[in-house]
Parts: sequence; C-alpha cells; structure tokens
Amino acid sequence: MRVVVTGHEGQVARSLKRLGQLSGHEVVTIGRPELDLSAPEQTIVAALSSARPDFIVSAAAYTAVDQAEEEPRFAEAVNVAGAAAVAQAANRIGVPLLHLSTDYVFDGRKSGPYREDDAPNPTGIYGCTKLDGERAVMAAHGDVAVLRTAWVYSPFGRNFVKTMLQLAADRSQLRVVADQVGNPTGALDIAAAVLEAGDNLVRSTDPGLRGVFHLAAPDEASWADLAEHVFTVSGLLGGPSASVVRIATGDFPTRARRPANSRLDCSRIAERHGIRLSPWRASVANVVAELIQSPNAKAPK
Ligand SMILES: NC(=O)C1=CN([C@@H]2O[C@H](COP(=O)(O)OP(=O)(O)OC[C@H]3O[C@@H](n4cnc5c(N)ncnc54)[C@H](OP(=O)(O)O)[C@@H]3O)[C@@H](O)[C@H]2O)C=CC1
Ligand SMILES: Cc1cn([C@H]2C[C@H](O)[C@@H](COP(=O)(O)OP(=O)(O)O[C@H]3O[C@@H](C)C(=O)[C@@H](O)[C@H]3O)O2)c(=O)[nH]c1=O
Ligand SMILES: [Mg+2]
Repeated sequence: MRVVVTGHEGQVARSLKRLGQLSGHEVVTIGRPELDLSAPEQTIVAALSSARPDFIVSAAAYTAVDQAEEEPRFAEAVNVAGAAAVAQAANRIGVPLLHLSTDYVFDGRKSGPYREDDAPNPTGIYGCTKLDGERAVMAAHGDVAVLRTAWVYSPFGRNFVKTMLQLAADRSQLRVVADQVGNPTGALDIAAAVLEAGDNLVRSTDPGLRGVFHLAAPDEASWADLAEHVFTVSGLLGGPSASVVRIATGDFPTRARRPANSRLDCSRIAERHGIRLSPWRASVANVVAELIQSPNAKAPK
C-alpha cells in the first residue's frame, strides 16, 4: 500500500515514515517546497496526483496555537483552503483521505469527555481554522475519515514533552498549569492507527468507517501531570529533571485561550475501526527514553 503524507518533518509524518518500514506500507511524504498548503489549489492537486497514492494522510497544518492569533489569515489559508485542496486532490484521484484534526475544536465547558457529535466551539484561531478545515474537507470529498487527536508528543519536532526536558536542563523548578485536562497522545501511536484506518478505508466502502472520529489516549492528564511523569521517568534514566509547581491557567498567560477540558471519548473508532490507543504513561516513558538516549532526537527537528 502506497501512503502519501503531507508535510516532511511533522511529528505524525515522521512517525508514519518510521512505522511504514515495519508495517509494509510505502510511506512517502510530500511537503514544502514542492507542496505548499498556502499555494493555489491547482498546484496542490497536481503535486498530490503525481505522487500516485493508495490513500492520502493530511497531516500538515499550521499548528502554532499562540502565533495563530497574530496571523489568522495565514493560519486559515493553510488549515482551511490548503486542507480543502488536499481533499480535492483525493477526490480527483479517487482515493480515501485521513485528515487530522484537534481537540481544540471544543471550548472545554463540558464536564465529561467529548463525543464526535458534541457541538464544537473553539476558543482560539487555531481551533477555529481546524474546525473550518474539517468542514471544508468533508464538503470536498466523501471518502474521508477526520481523526481528531490531542496533545501530541514524539521524539520529533516540537512538543510539550521535549519542551519540558529542554527547560529542565537549566532550571530546577517549572511552573505548569494543572487545571487544563486532556489526553496526551503519542504520534507513533497515532501513526499506527492511521495506517490501520487507511487500510480499512481502502478495503471497504462501509459508510460507518467514514466521518469524524476521536483518536487519543484513553486516559487523562493535566499538563502538570504530564510534566511530572516526564521528570519521574527522565530522573530514573539519568536525564534532566525538575520539580513541578502546579499553577492555574490564569498564572500562565498565553496569547490563545485553551480549553480547560478537552478529553476525547474514543469509543466510536474502537467500535467501527477496532482501534484503541494505549494509556499515555507507557508511551510517554518510551519517548522520554528515546530522547535521553539519542542526542539527535533532542534537536528541535
Ligand atoms: N501537535 C499537536 O499537539 C496536535 C496536532 N494535531 C493535528 O495533527 C496534525 C499533525 O500534527 P503534528 O505532526 O504535530 O504537526 P507539526 O507541527 O509537528 O508539523 C506540522 C507539519 O505541517 C507542515 N506545514 C506547515 N505549514 C505548511 C504549509 N504551508 N505547507 C505545507 N506544509 C506545511 C510542516 O512542514 P515542514 O515539514 O516543512 O516543517 C510540518 O510537516 C495536524 O493536522 C495538527 O493540527 C491535533 C492535535 C494535537
Ligand atoms: C512551556 C509551558 C507551558 N505551560 C502551559 C501552557 C499551555 O496551557 C499548556 C500547553 O502548552 P503548549 O504550548 O506546549 O501546548 P499547545 O500548543 O497548546 O498544544 C496544543 O497544540 C495543538 C497543535 C493541538 O492541537 C492541541 O491538541 C495541543 O497539543 O502548558 C505551562 O504551564 N508551563 C510551561 O512551562
Ligand atoms: Mg504550542
């Protein structure tokens, strides 16, 4: 199976490249400069068509949550028009599309985990553009699974786990918000699930396999819980460690407002695709171990 993924260096794209070698998928990434999501639609469609995919994974996106508040038009161009052009390409070629989206489409006011049919109401520009992107993608192509994931970490790119290890290299104490809860999800776990769901779409035209799905670790954490676990594991392995001061959101001002609760109920993808991700603590421990052991993985990219 030939899988074409948007973006060369993204966390999910790099995880797909690593896993494809183990699962027998030929994973090919296509990204800047040959595929720029802010370019005109026909350029994007032409670039993807010539890559001859069996299915497409739309993993590239504008993901800088605070920076998006400063450049909403650009974030929108990439996450809405760019995403729609990728879907348009999948439609022209006649192949399934897996499109990644986010827990930040929700406002966080619900008390329990969010289901796919709960009303979205993003609190910032990033979430707004990702929500509009989901809708534009589904309008452009019927053969689509939108996979909303959350709080992604990996040995690659930029993410909260790497930020914590980097900050702990020169500080003994870090202040981390304890009143935002979500499901920290490993990009390698997402990649395995994406390949499985993509195979399912190629094999079956069942409409139950299409539509919106939540795809995240089954258990919850606050950012402070996540940081504490990173330092426990890192400390045991002789890596950087710091003590975590649990603070409130109001004590860590950021440009974009984030949801207080963005936990995702992932039962739909379990029932329809047979996909269940593992609890976050073991996956985080694997990533921390890799980051400490491999100096290359510590670099920003
Ligand atoms: N990171 C997270 O915590 C979460 C992410 N998601 C979603 O999951 C998906 C994957 O996220 P993740 O792997 O973490 O993303 P990253 O932030 O790690 O990478 C973003 C990718 O998008 C590419 N990209 C950005 N702008 C453009 C552009 N104009 N044209 C072409 N490519 C572009 C980057 O290109 P380059 O390779 O050149 O750097 C990179 O490959 C995204 O859709 C994101 O919205 C959902 C929930 C949480
Ligand atoms: C660095 C740092 C952050 N924080 C807080 C700020 C914020 O509330 C929270 C997370 O900060 P970050 O900026 O790392 O994470 P953020 O960019 O909000 O992560 C989000 O990215 C996008 C792409 C998604 O789709 C989401 O699912 C989510 O993963 O931690 C601290 O409390 N202390 C710190 O030292
Ligand atoms: Mg960020």
